[in-house]
Amino acid sequence: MCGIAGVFESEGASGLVASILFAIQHRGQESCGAAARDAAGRIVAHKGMGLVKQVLDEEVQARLSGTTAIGHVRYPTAGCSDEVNAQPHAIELAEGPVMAIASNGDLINYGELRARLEREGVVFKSDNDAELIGRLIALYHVRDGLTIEQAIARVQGELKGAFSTVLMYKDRLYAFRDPHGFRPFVMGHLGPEGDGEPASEGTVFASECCGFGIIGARRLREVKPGEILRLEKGRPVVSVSHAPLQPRHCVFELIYFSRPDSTIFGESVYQTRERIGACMAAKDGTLPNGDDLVVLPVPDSSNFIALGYARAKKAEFGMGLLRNHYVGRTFIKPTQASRDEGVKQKFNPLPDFFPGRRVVLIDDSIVRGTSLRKLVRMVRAAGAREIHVRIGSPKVIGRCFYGIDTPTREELIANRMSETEICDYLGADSLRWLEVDDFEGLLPGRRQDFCTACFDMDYIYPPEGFAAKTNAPVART
Ligand SMILES: O=P(O)(O)OC[C@H]1O[C@H](OP(=O)(O)OP(=O)(O)O)[C@H](O)[C@@H]1O
Ligand SMILES: NC(=O)CC[C@H](N)C(=O)O
Ligand code: SF4
Ligand SMILES: [Mg+2]
Repeated sequence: MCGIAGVFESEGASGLVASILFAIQHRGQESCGAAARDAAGRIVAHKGMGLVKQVLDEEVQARLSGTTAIGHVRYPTAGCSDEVNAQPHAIELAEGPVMAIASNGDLINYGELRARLEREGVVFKSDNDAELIGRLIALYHVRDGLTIEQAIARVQGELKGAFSTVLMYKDRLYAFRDPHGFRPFVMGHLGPEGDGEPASEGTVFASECCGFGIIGARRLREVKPGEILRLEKGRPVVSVSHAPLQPRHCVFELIYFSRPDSTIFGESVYQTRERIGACMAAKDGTLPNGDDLVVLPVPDSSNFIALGYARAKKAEFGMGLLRNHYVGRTFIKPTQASRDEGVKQKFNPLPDFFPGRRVVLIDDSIVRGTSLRKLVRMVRAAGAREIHVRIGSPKVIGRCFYGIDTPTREELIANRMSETEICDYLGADSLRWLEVDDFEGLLPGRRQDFCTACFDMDYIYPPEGFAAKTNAPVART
């Protein structure tokens, strides 16, 4: 996950960046930060562990003065969860602190590139991949005399993996994206509508366009896969280059990670989820409808999938589980004990809602099975007569190497148990997943543009030593 933001030449840029980051806080809750360019041309960064409201408070926003800023909310995938690895990274060149970078994604060839740079004498402050991208660009600029945009283009061709990136360099802002467009990335504008590419002034960037409404900006378009955009005062936004490869947009962003009010990869997130629900309902023709049937989401990430299911099935939609919003994502927590505790604290059943009812309990995914095992028990204890679990994604069988911190193959429940065993483990009466083939119908004419590797092991960039398409079962524990 992770979320990025950028604002070019607008009063109170760091405050605007903080507002965008607040709207995309769901993409990263461990640390966050912002960097802004002050009147003397120095780029100053501030980052810390915790949420946007705590780390980027008004005092920090006042200190990060200037009209151009970038920011980041982080779930770690490269480098541990500490302040040093938090983003953005300020990078000093001979002229001083004139560069800062923030990126969403993950690189397959981080280790190889880092070793190469270290051999050339480059010193790293963190173990984070965004710092590597920045230092590579700086090296090609300083050592090889490339312009910043030439350096970005070279780096764009050398990195393998996912990166949606904002880079401040002196009085300019650059936005660039990996050629496959794994992670979402949009451009918007604050100010009156015009034709074509807008003036650079007032241009804003975010991982998801749900970050624009909060600052009164309108969505213009995506940063295209493989594109480099340059923003310079007094000039329109320039698309410096555009070298796309076959798109590999992360389908899990549509299913789970992104906010329903965002449009990403040209698809409305909530409408896609409703279509997934309808697709699941169509497969459930033999599950009899009736007054005692209620369709229940595991809130909030499954709300629209359940809504789509209930509508298609013409069944009642019910919010029978309440969620405590102060407990964050649980599957990403580091230990099983903390994941168990998180799920316990997070949900509570509505009183007098379940007795005697047949429940279709919908979740977006099963990773280890922690959430649903607890929830099925909770719903059963609350009086449900039957519980039919439906999952709005195919079985998760592989790790993600492109910016989502999914566990190893051995930890994934779909690799450890058969369908019947998982159903028994959850304590459900029946269990069904979406299937990989369903993506054809859900993304008409665009199936090939999406990465589905964690569901089908079709990795475009597998890490070294990893056999792509290997579907061999892992050893049962
Ligand atoms: O099978 P598991 O290992 O439990 O993982 C799957 C769960 O993880 C996610 O929820 P999570 O609670 O992490 O976050 P959410 O609140 O965004 O749904 C997802 O929505 C599933 O509910
Ligand atoms: N999930 C992400 O996009 C994380 C970004 C980056 N790899 C980091 O660890 O900071
Ligand atoms: S492997 Fe899964 S989570 Fe990772 S980019 Fe592909 S679809 Fe998304
Ligand atoms: Mg969940």
